[in-house]
Amino acid sequence: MESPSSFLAQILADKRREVEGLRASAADLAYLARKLAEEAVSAGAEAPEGTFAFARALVVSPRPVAVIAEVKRRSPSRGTIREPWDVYAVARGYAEAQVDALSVLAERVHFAGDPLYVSFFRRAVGRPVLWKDFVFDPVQIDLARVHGADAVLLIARILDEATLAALLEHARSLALDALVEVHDEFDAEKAVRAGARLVGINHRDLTSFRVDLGVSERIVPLLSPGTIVVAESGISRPEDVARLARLGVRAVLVGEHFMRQADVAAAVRSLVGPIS
Ligand SMILES: O=P(O)(O)OC[C@@H](O)[C@@H](O)c1c[nH]c2ccccc12
Repeated sequence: MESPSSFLAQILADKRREVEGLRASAADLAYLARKLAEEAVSAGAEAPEGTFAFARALVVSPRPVAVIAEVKRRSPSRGTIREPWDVYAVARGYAEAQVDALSVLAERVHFAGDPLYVSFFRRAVGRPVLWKDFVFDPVQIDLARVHGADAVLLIARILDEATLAALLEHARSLALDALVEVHDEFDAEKAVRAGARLVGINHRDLTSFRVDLGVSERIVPLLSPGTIVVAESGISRPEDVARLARLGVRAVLVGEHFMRQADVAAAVRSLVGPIS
């Protein structure tokens, strides 16, 4: 296992190399992403509030708290999470449980994710998909769009405010939602100032790996009214979901708890209930 403090730096160093490798395709990616966005917009993709399909799925969910089910094979903090890697069965289970949306790891080296899983899960489950990666360059958002993602994750901790605002605008211009991930007061302030509509509160500290659901209690009151709030990481009990619901959280994002169970559909239903 990698040491927690170096893991973020290592991931970012690897990502920077990967992004350099994308430069050769950058013109094609930008062109295709723009064309796909034009198609989406003429099909009525944008809601009056300036959000798109991913955010809307959370808002209109018939569940008291919507569920974003994650596809994550391994992680730096937990090692291998699901073995055997029955990716088709996972898709069938999430479809059967009618999850509201998906979060799919696109990061290959540290999470054993793959951009291919994004397009596969989009089709197989038929729900909006969040592109889970470490994004700091617009070309990565173009790539997410071309792979069929509905939303991208933007981690406040690794972005300065101007970059965060520019990436938010780039996502919006491609008819994609952006989930801005925050972990502390500084991140929350950055997200608010950049005008984030959709904010994910990560209970896990990305440098120490410590998980604390109390982070949501501290951060929710700092967000602008009308923010769609997602609680992320370390959620495994119906009591956790009830506690987060009382704070006004609109959705929970759950990875490991679902990924560790053979029957992911049953795992979803016992955490957040069936759709009635
Ligand atoms: O597996 P968990 O504890 O339910 O957590 C899911 C999700 O929040 C976590 O995978 C995550 C949150 N932010 C991230 C950023 C990158 C990679 C992964 C993540």
